[in-house]
Amino acid sequence: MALTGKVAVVSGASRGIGRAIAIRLAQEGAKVVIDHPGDDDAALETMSDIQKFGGEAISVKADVSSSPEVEFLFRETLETYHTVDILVNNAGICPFVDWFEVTEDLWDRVHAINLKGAFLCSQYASKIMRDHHHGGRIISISSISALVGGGLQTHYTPTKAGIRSLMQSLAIVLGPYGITCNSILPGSILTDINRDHYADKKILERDVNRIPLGRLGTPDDIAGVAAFLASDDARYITGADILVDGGLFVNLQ
Ligand SMILES: NC(=O)C1=CN([C@@H]2O[C@H](COP(=O)(O)OP(=O)(O)OC[C@H]3O[C@@H](n4cnc5c(N)ncnc54)[C@H](OP(=O)(O)O)[C@@H]3O)[C@@H](O)[C@H]2O)C=CC1
Ligand SMILES: C[C@H](O)[C@@H]1OC(=O)[C@H](O)[C@@H]1O
Repeated sequence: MALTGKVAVVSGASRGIGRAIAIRLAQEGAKVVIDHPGDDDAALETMSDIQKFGGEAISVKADVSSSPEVEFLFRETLETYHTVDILVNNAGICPFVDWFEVTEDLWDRVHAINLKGAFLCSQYASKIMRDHHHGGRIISISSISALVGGGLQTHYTPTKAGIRSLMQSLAIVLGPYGITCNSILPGSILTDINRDHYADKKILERDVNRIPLGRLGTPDDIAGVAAFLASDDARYITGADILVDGGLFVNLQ
């Protein structure tokens, strides 16, 4: 198994893409820390999925937008598993809201969870990786939205562009410590984040018709790419981003 003996922290791993990544990393042999902000039942489901195949995981309740809670997340990780080899910045929210209805509070909340959360987790994790002298992997779930706009996502797309940019800058700073920093840019992946949005069959059909591979993505489509970036096969990749969108981005006409 590619990740045997490694310790991975996955933020927002109670549902969706984060859950799929946590399970996949555990299948590859990593000990996984399932971060979640409050939904114990969902986090326990991720953990029991991992335990079913003999994988190792703990769950830690921590809101990534809060520095004390992120400190707690990494303290618990160190207490149980003694180090961190892999961080996946996945936690994120995307309420679909008309531009004229975007409030300052909503703008701040989305930025605090999506972008500041990635900053806090990356800084805590990279200090541990630096001090333990074993290198590491930071993998951030950005989005196709780092490259293109979204009419109902004016408060969200800047956070995804920011995460991609953060990984590029961190690749420079952390390369000398053997820590790679990369982004995954998913296209449209069916999860709870957009379930209501895609309940509208017209919107669903419009979006699927724009995807050359003919379907929305699944969380597993992203999890395999995260496992690759975490593996030794990706040792010379840093500052990069991988678009995983079924061809959506290139389909102009
Ligand atoms: N689905 C898609 O089409 C795409 C998603 N992405 C990105 O992928 C990531 C995962 O999204 P997805 O799986 O679809 O969404 P989900 O809503 O299914 O899952 C989001 C996860 O993030 C957690 N979370 C929310 N707020 C916080 C917080 N403050 N601290 C820690 N964890 C938190 C949620 O926990 P809880 O369950 O307790 O709320 C949940 O586990 C996001 O960053 C999103 O922007 C990018 C491109 C496309
Ligand atoms: C939540 C959206 O469906 C999803 O999020 C993104 O980052 C992409 O823009 C997709 O639209």
